[in-house]
This record gives sequence, structure tokens and C-alpha cells, in this order.
Amino acid sequence: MAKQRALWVLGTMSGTSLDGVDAAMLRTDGHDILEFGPDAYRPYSPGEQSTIRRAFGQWPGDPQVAAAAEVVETAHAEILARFSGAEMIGFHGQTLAHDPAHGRTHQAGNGALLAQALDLPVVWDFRSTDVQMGGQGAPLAPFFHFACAKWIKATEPLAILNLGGVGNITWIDPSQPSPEAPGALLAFDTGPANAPINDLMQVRLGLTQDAGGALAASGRVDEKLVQAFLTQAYFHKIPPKSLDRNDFQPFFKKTHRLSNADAAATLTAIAAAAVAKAAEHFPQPITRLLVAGGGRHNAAMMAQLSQRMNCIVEPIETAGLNGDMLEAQAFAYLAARVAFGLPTSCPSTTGVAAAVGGGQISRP
Ligand SMILES: Nc1ncnc2c1ncn2[C@@H]1O[C@H](COP(=O)(O)OP(=O)(O)OP(=O)(O)O)[C@@H](O)[C@H]1O
Ligand SMILES: CC(=O)N[C@H]1[C@@H]2OC[C@@H](O2)[C@@H](O)[C@@H]1O[C@H](C)C(=O)O
Repeated sequence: MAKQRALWVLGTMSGTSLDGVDAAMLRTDGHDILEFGPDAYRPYSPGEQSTIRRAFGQWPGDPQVAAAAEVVETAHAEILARFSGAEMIGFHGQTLAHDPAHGRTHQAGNGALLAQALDLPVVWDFRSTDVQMGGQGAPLAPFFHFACAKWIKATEPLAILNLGGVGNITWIDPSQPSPEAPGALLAFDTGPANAPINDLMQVRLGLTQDAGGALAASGRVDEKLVQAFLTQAYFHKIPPKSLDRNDFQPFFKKTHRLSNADAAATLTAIAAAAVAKAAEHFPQPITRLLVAGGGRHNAAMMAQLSQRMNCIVEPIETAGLNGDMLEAQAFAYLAARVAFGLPTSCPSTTGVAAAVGGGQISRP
């Protein structure tokens, strides 16, 4: 296939933890990452967070969705104006409602308005086509993870793990010619990651997170509970498969009898054990697990992962990538693929019927 002209693209992500907007630039021809550029972060104020939170689970037409969209658009216009040299924007927006079973998903924020405000083409609404074609609409980062594996010159199968509220993993065979080639990728949600730990910290101690994993490190893992957790149907389901943040809430009632430290240790071990269980689905074993997302700052979680995985576990920074900006970079990369008419998901990443390019392009 003839290679396209390369573009400098500026990608953005507003994640499920609602902390703020990440933005990052990269140059790509839609296949390879050619260069990484600058990045920035713009937190949401508490007021902005509550406006967005009020719209969670609502669909367009609801006034709360319109209010959330305005916050998202304003925050993005602000952060994007700090950059120069971008030829295109990849705008993910903020997921408010996601219902792939009924073929619908909604990310707040209007890309056409941003295109006018920034005088640049904006690629947005990345997930709709995939869910309309029977896919989960997520995760979409795997095609970018494939390019990352090439960028770091990986030659053996490896995996990239994102530890956000939920964990999601991409298994990659970098010897394949393209991300949509059969056998190149397998991506799915591993299980809960930080969300149940954050909930525990909030309910028991009024804190937002177990900073550094200090509380977990001081507790004892209830291994029986960890093993009982893994007997649930989700862990035996063949991927691709995905989760909602609160899918395991009923099980977590079983941690109520544990002390704060033991409950934190056990929830942390559960997140790691779910990743090790996920590895049983890999088409071939891996030698290296690269970890991105907030959970890589949790030393207890990283230690549990190392203990339970049969491979080297390291923060993605050891491979020269930025674990805080990976998702923003992913939407820069995916925007270029949309512009060049290339697919952004395939059956082994979202379960979609065939490789498909999502996203619409709005021009100023
Ligand atoms: N220093 C730290 N110590 C312990 N945990 C941390 C630390 N920093 C971040 N985290 C955890 O990581 C979470 C945020 O992770 P991240 O930013 O990857 O999530 P997100 O992008 O909003 O989620 P998702 O990827 O599901 O959209 C925090 O809520 C917290 O639980
Ligand atoms: C529907 C939706 O917005 N999903 C997000 C969410 O946040 C993390 C995880 O759940 C992932 O599936 C996805 O985002 C990442 C960037 C993705 O699509 O790869």
C-alpha cells in the first residue's frame, strides 16, 4: 500500500476518572509513529466535574448533556489553543453513556464547533460506527498500541496494560504487517483496577486513592477471596469482552469484614490477579508487560503484578513511552488513520464484524 503524507496531529482524551483533559501531539503517516510532540494537561474544576457527572448515563436531547458538552468544549478549546503546528485534531470527548448492546454510545463535545473555533479539521465521534457494526466501541487504543510496539522495535509478542478505573490489555504480535492482520492483536478489559480501591478509600477514609499503594502494602491479601473472585463467569468468557466500572460491586461486599489495610491489599491483589488470568487468553505467551495508566503509580499493585505474571512487568516509561499521555496520543494517531481512510478497530479488538474506520471529520 502506498504510504500517505505524514501529519502533525493533536489528540485529546477526557477519561472516566474525570480529572481533566490530556492533549498530546504526534506525527504519523497513519501507519507508523514518526515523532512524538509536546503534551499538556488541563484539570476540570470541581464545578465542571459536577456538571459532567450530572450528565452521566444521559443521552443527547437531555439538557444536562448539553451543559456537560459546553464544559467539555470550553476546556478543550482552552487546552488546544496552547499548541501550535498541528494540522489536525483528534477529539475523543467525554463518554457520558455507552450501550454497545443497543448499538449506541455518546461522547460529549461537538467536533464541528471545535473545528470552527480552532480553524483546523477535527476528527471526532470515534466509537459510533464500531457499535453500529456490532462492536463494543472500545477499546480503541489497541491500533495505536500496535504502532507503539513498532516504535519501540519490539520483535516478540508483548502486552500493554492500561490500569485506569477498569483494567484493559492489548496483546500484540509486532511481527504482523498491520494491526488488522489476523493474529496481530487481542484486546479486552481485564477486570477491575483502581475503581474499587478508590471507592474503598472514599467510603472508609474519605480519601480519593491509596497513594502509592501504601495502605495495601501494610495489609494482608485474603487469597481465598482473590481466588473466589476469579471463578466468576467474566473471567472464563472468550475475548473480546468489556466491563462497566461497577460490574463487580456485589462481590466487593465480601471485603466489608476485612480491616482497611487488608481490604486494600485484597482489592489490589484482585486487580493484579485478574490481569494474570487475562494472560491465559493470550494466543502466545509474552516476555514483557508494559503498564500505563494511573495504577502504575501504585507500588503494591505493581508488586502484585510482578508476583502473579510470568514475565517482566514494568511501567511503560522503561520503553520510552509516556504512560500518562498514551490515550491522548492514541486519538491523535487514530485521527490520522480516519483521515487516510484506514481502519481503527477490528474483530479482535472490539468484536466488530469486520475491520472498520470510525470517526467523522469536521472541517472549518
Ligand atoms: N500515585 C498514585 N498512587 C496510587 N494510585 C494512583 C496514583 N496516581 C493515580 N492512581 C490511580 O489511578 C487512577 C487514575 O488512573 P487513570 O488516569 O489512568 O484513569 P482514567 O484515564 O480516568 O481511567 P480510564 O483509563 O478507565 O478512562 C486514580 O483514580 C487512582 O486510583
Ligand atoms: C466507552 C469508553 O469511553 N471507554 C473508555 C473507558 O476508559 C478506559 C476504557 O474504558 C476504554 O475501554 C475506553 O477508552 C480507551 C482510551 C480506549 O478506547 O482504548
